[in-house]
Amino acid sequence: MGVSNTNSDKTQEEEQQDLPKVVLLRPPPAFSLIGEESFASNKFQFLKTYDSQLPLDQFLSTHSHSIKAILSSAGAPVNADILQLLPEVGLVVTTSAGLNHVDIPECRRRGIKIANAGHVYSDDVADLAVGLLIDVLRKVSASDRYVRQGLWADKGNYLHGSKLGGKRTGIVGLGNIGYEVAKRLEAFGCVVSYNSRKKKPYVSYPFYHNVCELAANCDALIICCGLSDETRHMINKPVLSALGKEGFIVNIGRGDIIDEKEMVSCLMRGEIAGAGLDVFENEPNVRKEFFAMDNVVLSPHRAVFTPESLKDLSQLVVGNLEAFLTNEPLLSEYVDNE
Ligand SMILES: O=CC(=O)O
Repeated sequence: MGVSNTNSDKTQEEEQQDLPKVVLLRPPPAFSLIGEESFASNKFQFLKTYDSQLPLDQFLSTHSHSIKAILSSAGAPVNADILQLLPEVGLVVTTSAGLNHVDIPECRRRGIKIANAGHVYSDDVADLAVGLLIDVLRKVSASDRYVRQGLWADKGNYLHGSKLGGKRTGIVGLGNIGYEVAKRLEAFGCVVSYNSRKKKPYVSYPFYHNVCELAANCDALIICCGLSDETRHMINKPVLSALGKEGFIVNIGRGDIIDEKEMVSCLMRGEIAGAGLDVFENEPNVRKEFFAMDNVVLSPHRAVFTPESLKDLSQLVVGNLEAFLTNEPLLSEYVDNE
């Protein structure tokens, strides 16, 4: 008598084979930081391109009919070439807040939804932005180096820093992260103003439509916007000149938002006072000129990485993928012109 192959007869491996596939183009940093198992689900299975010997296009073509979604991360491009190999994909989820590695117009053209890290990192990124500003103003890292090098005893106290309270701070990009930065700086007694694509009806901070005018009226600029064609090199020579020799800049957005070559020249010539940078144009390669600058604080693109937020991220990623596969609304769908 024939035995029907019911679900309960299937091995765990066979059941896994039947699950919809979510393709990974690169291991997201969060996997190694909090463990891949935090992203596991019984509703989908990961397919890892990097575990296969096959060239990427061959791997994607071989599995194209079972791949329903892509899980991406900052720096792992999801471009038209990849999307055209995956006709069944209906969702791109990225573990990052930024979406500059995703070809958004191509996703829209193909009716593919996009979900990002939503607001899970906003507090951590805002904390680091303020941390970098305090560090560069009060010379925390520079003083640390001074003490460690034994210079305190030899030469006396290190140069004094500059006071945070009362500083006129300009937020470039008043999205969720920018707003969290603004709230923190207000609490420190700073005067806050901002530039954004649009004036925000829910805040009373002065709005500058023009980033050069914002810089001219600020002691520090905090770059919090996303990277797009509009914002690439938005912080250029005229903006840096407007910020002036007493002015500081903090960047927790993306390196390419600042014209880095110009910033280096301005720092070398004393045309701006200092910088706190978590992001760079050519990561992980950082311009050597920065290494010799005591008025620059460097951080290796780590603003989002706390275990607490990554835990929240894993729930959000799994929630988005499961919602998509069960036709439920996404938890953090990216909507254009946010
Ligand atoms: O830079 C990190 C992110 O965009 O999440």
